[in-house]
Amino acid sequence: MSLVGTAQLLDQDFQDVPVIDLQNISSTDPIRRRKLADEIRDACIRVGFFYVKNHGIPEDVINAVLEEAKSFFALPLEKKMEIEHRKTPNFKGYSPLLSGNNDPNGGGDLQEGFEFGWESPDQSKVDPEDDSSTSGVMAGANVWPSEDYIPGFRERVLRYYHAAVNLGKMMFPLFALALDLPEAFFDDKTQHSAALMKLLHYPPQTGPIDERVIGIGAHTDWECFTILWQEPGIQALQVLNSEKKWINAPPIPGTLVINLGDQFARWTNDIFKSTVHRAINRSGVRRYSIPLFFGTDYNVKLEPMLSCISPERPPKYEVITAGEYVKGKLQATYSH
Ligand SMILES: O=C(O)CCC(=O)C(=O)O
Ligand SMILES: [Fe+2]
Repeated sequence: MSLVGTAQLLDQDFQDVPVIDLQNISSTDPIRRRKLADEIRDACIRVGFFYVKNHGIPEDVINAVLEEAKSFFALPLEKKMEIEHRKTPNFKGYSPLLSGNNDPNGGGDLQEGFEFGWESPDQSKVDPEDDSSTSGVMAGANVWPSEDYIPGFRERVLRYYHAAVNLGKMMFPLFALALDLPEAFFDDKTQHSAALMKLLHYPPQTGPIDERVIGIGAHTDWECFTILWQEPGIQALQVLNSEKKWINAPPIPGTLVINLGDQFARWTNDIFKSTVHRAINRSGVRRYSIPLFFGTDYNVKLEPMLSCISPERPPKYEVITAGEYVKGKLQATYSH
């Protein structure tokens, strides 16, 4: 069935977030791949969010990045402020509590973060002539806290990063298949994409809560999709369904969350959903989470695919480049 037809059939409210088993993610059997892509397609059209199990990122790699996140955020504020994102090109580095505001109606996000983008696993192999990691609208190298403050941080954080980037690279062909496109469709559009990762820390919020100041206010993500690790045992993430009801997306042991962002929504004329979500930490203890945002190269135009347009479903968005889109959103988030 056509994508537009499937989208009409599946246009119903969701009450929970589905779990998808990725054990066949590396399979070359076309039947297995199609089956997996069909599950992904269903989740992308109905919910825009799904959990993945058997994602292949080793538990010790996850435990190590969590430890580093805890140590980093426990540093004295002035040490973290040495790499404040406002001092760096393009928002890399540390963002203190309330410095961002994802919901334009909100009063600031009650989270602190550390953000960085693509960096080769082996710096000795980086070709100085190749400016791919620093080219494009969002140019700017990463900044890291001093090794004196937090030895081993960069290495252990990058170990998780590269494992998760690898998973993201394996997801793109499946998303293409889910859209009835050749599996290589995104290859030439994701040559130099930033793959931005954030370590996030949400202090607990207790007592009466001002709904305008929560962990992260209601928002959609801006890229193609996000791979999100959330700390086990702490409910905070909520996803908005079309009845405007907040559906909890609690951490499920052994899984990651994958959610779609605005670039996919624009490309698919909203057939793939970029679903509104937020996080509130009412647990009474600190909460950590780690999103990694996968976009296309910034010069790629976000044009609706022909299979996602029909006379009843005309294009919903003006065509702009991925870079223009993301940059505009970043400025709005940090200019509150
Ligand atoms: O911390 C979370 O669970 C969600 C984070 C998030 O939505 C984001 O950073 O875009
Ligand atoms: Fe988000």
